[in-house]
Amino acid sequence: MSVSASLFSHVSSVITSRLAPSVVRSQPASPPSIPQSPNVIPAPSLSCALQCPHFQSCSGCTHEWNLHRPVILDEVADFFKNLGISGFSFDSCRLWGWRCRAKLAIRGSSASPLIGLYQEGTHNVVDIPLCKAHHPSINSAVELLKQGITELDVEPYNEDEGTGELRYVQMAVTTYNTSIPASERYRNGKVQVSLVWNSRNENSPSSEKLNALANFLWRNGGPSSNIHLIHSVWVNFQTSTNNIIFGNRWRHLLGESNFWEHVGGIDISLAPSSFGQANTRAFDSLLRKLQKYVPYGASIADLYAGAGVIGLSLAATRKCRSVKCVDINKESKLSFEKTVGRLPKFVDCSISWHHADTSIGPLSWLEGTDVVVVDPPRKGLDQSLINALQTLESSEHKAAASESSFLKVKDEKRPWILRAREATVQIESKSPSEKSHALPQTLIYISCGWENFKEDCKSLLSSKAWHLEKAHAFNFFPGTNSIEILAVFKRGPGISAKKKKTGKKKKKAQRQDILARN
Ligand SMILES: C[S@@+](CC[C@H](N)C(=O)[O-])C[C@H]1O[C@@H](n2cnc3c(N)ncnc32)[C@H](O)[C@@H]1O
Repeated sequence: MSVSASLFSHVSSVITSRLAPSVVRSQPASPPSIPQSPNVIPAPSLSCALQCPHFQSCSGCTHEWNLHRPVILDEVADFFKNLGISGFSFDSCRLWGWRCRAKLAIRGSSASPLIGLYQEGTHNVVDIPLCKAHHPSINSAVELLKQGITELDVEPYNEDEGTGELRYVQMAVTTYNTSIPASERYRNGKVQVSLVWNSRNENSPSSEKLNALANFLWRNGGPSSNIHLIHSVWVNFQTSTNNIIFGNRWRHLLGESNFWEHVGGIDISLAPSSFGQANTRAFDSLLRKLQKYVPYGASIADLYAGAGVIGLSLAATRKCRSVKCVDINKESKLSFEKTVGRLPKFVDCSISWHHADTSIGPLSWLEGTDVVVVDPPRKGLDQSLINALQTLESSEHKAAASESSFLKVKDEKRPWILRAREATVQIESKSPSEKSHALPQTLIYISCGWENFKEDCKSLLSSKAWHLEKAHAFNFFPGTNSIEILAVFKRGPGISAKKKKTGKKKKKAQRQDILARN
């Protein structure tokens, strides 16, 4: 998949429906546990109801009641129960105001702008000023943007004609502010506003209006205003007539160019162009759970890594020996580098980020690692990666027979792949370490697409190359029927399969015994 294609698939799904990957944690009065019986339908309770005036007209939320317990949870719990998984847990996370990243379409007129999501199955934008999923700072920034559009006569985009100036806005909230008590940080989140402007670059005739709009936001929402809501203003230039939200040209206009957040025990940098989880709090919960499954000193491959947040969080909290991150979106590189620059001094780890397609020659990413973490888009794992994971054992034998055979093949016959594999960013550990050709014993699968996860999980288990050890779910998208899964697989067929084998052997022996006696 090309970089723009991957951007498109993510971005368009967010705009038309918000069942996209992201995470948040918020606690209702008492966190719900695993559903008891699928037949028991709890009475709708206002304490966990969406209560949003835009429900039904807006495509973002599909479920109004029981936000703490998405309907799909029953199926998820049953699936893992049938696989004999004990200790499955569900974290209901933050139920309202959880979305810290939103991409919104801008239509209508300058006198009456509409900023929101498309109505289901249409390209009619629904204005959602009181959205209950948005972090409250996003709604305030949208309100301010509308004022600016009207006051400065900015023309919203007209999709049919390809005319107008302002097409979309991305609002990303940072809750990183060490100058206020931790308990107040989330509430006081500041917004990085990225305006998607319908021109090729900053030299177009409409640039004056763009700058006037950015200045308006800064004057009325920046640090010298009464509300201090805006963290920074960016522009993305996009003139394409297709549905792709962002073009390739980004410019920082005002405020801090660096956007920091604190998740998984580390400070992370996120550029507006790189992938970022929408539900910051839920993502933090997931990372903290994930860390427990990674042994200290492990070597990690973080595939579908984005800006490497998962891998770098493990480097710091699990004192990893090495972490290599792989992502197809080159825009994430800069954020990765900045995050590395802020890792605690004690981190002594060989760290690399690779701009590459995981699906091409996936085995070489697995080589030399103890733990592989995968966090693919909703469509799930690439088939070539599933194949590589299913056949690790035979690869191991081959590698033992001729030292790192696949590396040799790659060197000799497929130099173009080798080039893609050279680290785009490489930070060496201070302690010398021997290159290992081991293959991973643990696979940690993070999924935002339940249906595709199920298929991938069945494929991995049917090969007997892996067994499932633990599973947890997180309410990353309250108000929808989406769920985020954290599944931990271990190499080999597992105890239950072995038990079955032993059981079969026993039966065979009993049969032979009976035959002998007769
Ligand atoms: C759900 S995001 C996860 C990002 C990251 N793990 C995080 O939590 O911030 C999926 C990522 O997969 C990347 N991606 C999609 N297809 C890919 C491929 N074939 N090879 C490598 N990366 C890919 C996307 O660019 C995106 O960053």
